[in-house]
Amino acid sequence: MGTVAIFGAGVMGETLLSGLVRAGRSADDLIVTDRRPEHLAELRERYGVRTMGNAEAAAAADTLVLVVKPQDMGALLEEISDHVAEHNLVVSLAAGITTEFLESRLPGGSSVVRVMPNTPALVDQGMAAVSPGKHCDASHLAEAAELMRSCGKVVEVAEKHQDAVTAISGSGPAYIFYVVEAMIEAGVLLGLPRATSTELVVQTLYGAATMIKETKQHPTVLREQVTSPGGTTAAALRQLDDHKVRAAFITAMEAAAERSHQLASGND
Ligand SMILES: NC(=O)C1=CN([C@@H]2O[C@H](COP(=O)(O)OP(=O)(O)OC[C@H]3O[C@@H](n4cnc5c(N)ncnc54)[C@H](OP(=O)(O)O)[C@@H]3O)[C@@H](O)[C@H]2O)C=CC1
Ligand SMILES: O=C(O)[C@@H]1CCC=N1
Repeated sequence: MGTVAIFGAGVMGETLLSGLVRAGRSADDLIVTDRRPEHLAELRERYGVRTMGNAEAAAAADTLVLVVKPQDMGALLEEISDHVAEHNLVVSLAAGITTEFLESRLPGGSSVVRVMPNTPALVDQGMAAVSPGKHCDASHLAEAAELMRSCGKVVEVAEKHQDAVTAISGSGPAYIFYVVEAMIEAGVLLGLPRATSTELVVQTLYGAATMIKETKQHPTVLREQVTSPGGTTAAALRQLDDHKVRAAFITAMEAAAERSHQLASGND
């Protein structure tokens, strides 16, 4: 993989950077760029990595990882394009941005991989989906997968599915945090101390996620096991159905996929 340059050290860029460092990659092989010089100083201090301007970083790196917002991607590609050479692999983590968009703004024949990661990568529990561009061979895809495997799981998907992936695993952690917030507030409303409510909700989430993963049972079966006839869970689930929570989740995720599709142009 050689030298890896991360362009854009915001939430996702720094998450990947920290994962690469935890996975044992030498800081000497890591370059970071960002628009905020004070943030770059913090990153040098925290990780011992090199920081530089975009053009210089593109010229120095073997693998270029683009982690700016979709709306900033066109400008970044303009800055680095002249410095991208045939041996480089360009990996984009941006929602919506297609391999076609990237390839059309990079030198002809550039190897590009589109990735949709998520923030649980911060605790090595990330979920990333990778899709190859037109000029990628198996070794390029393997390299991008290895990069993302440093902080979680990796699957390959056809690029046409990346909007759906973004709606599920890319944005998904936010939906879970939203549900957790609501459950904690409900506990507080029912009179529990906030710390107790938080502990109960977090362990319940962790336990339920572990059950889904380890028992391999369908979620419907697991839900039915909790739902005693005439009991508390049935009373709660009826309210969720009455408030169309299932339909709201589906509509919300359709909106996320649609937004990902809109971002394909790289514009607001
Ligand atoms: N956050 C998430 O959960 C996920 C994010 N992504 C994708 O990751 C990308 C980044 O998202 P996120 O980390 O949340 O956003 P952030 O705004 O936190 O990070 C983007 C960073 O890139 C910097 N930047 C912008 N333009 C340039 C440039 N030309 N050169 C160098 N740095 C630049 C920004 O600086 P400034 O603040 O000054 O603009 C900012 O620090 C997006 O494309 C997003 O779709 C994908 C999956 C999950
Ligand atoms: O909200 C966003 O656009 C990014 C992409 C997926 C998660 N966060």
